[in-house]
Amino acid sequence: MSVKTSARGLALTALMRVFKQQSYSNISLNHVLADQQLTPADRNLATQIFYGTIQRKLFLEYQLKGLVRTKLREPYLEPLLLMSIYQLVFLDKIPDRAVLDEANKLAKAFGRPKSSGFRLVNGILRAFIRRQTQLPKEDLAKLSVQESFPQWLVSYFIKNWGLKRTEQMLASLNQPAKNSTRISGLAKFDSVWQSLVQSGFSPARSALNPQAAILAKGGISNTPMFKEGQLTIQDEAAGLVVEAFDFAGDEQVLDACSAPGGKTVQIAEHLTKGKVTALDIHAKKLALVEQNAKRMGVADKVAVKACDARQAGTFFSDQSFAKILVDAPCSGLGLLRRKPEIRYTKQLADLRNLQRIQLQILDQVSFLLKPTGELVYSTCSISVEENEEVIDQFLKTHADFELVPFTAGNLTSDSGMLKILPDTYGSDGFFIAKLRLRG
Ligand SMILES: C[S@@+](CC[C@H](N)C(=O)[O-])C[C@H]1O[C@@H](n2cnc3c(N)ncnc32)[C@H](O)[C@@H]1O
Repeated sequence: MSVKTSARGLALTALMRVFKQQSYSNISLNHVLADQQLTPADRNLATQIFYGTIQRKLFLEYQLKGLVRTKLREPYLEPLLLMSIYQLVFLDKIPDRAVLDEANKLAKAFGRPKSSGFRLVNGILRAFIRRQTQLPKEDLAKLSVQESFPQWLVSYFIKNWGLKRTEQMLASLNQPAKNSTRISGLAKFDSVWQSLVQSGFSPARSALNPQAAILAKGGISNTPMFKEGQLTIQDEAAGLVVEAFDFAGDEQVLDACSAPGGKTVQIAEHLTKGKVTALDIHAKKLALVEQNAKRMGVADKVAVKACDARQAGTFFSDQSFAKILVDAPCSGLGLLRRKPEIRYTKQLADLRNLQRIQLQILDQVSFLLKPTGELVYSTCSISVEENEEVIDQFLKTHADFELVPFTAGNLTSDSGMLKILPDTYGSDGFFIAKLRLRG
């Protein structure tokens, strides 16, 4: 194995893609690890260093302050320094000596010919070990650096949930995400559970979702159980959205923002004679919905259509559907544990811009619902702008709709709106609202 294809070499390559090319973290890591012959331990190490460095990026950059006195010209230098400081501070089992040696080898392998970058890396890391970690003095800046969340987001959390809950949420969001799966409603739950036990996944029950199995390790997508559609990868909170509907089984359902189809297949599992029409603005992504439907054995109940949901009225007549799901495009602020880079890319203004799109989608699909039909609105965001405010504004201009109480999995909402914060159950953060068109 060469230095570049070692666990740390692959983590560095993936980090360079995220930091310099702004690629998505999960896509970059999957791309870099694909076809590599790593042991499970090395794969875990590469994953841990990669996600940990992105998660703690603000903290790690702050540690470099005062230690770097020259421009870091070669593209590998900054990511290598950040991931090395990550290991020095957060991975207790790796001795400092090993981190320095590995950084030295990586600098030589990734540096230009005759580059002296390895000396620079060595000097900076040794200076960091002598000085140790530092934090700003002022409270807001300190919390922001300590938990590695931009100041606007820390202030936003404090404004909405107070300082104590914010501290709790930020710390929780820096923990690794769970390996959550949902057992298909068409499979025999107990027998899938037994297979999981026998294959060493040590499944655990979820506190909020009875269909979920939380696995002790990754790699489920390589198993026959997954390939045969007995279960799928889905967060335990995400798996509650579809359960907010009361299905008859023979109805026409619209999934207005469907790709990659996690909720489309779940809807289809509830249908007997009914069908679900899955829209997405990105035609390419609909192939994923079709693949998902095929794998989960529900392709005969799913029809896909590339379409901007804001123009759905040009393709479907009014009152075509008994149920409509709007799992809206959103900031993803509930996914900060699973997609750590979101915290650095989103801005406060995005929340208002997204609100406008979310309201336009709701407004346009509302004409397609039959009287007494159900409309479920959900996002994987916890912001007020994309959730409660959207529902309030929609109801102000659509007096024929009302919020209705619902039960989804082990949770009940009397108000018709449910927000799951990410530290309550250690799940993704989610918002679900259930509306009914009066008869
Ligand atoms: C939150 S994701 C949906 C996740 C999906 N429901 C699932 O559970 O797998 C939002 C989706 O909405 C799509 N989208 C964004 N704007 C849209 C629009 N105007 N009309 C339809 N789809 C849209 C995005 O391409 C994205 O696939």
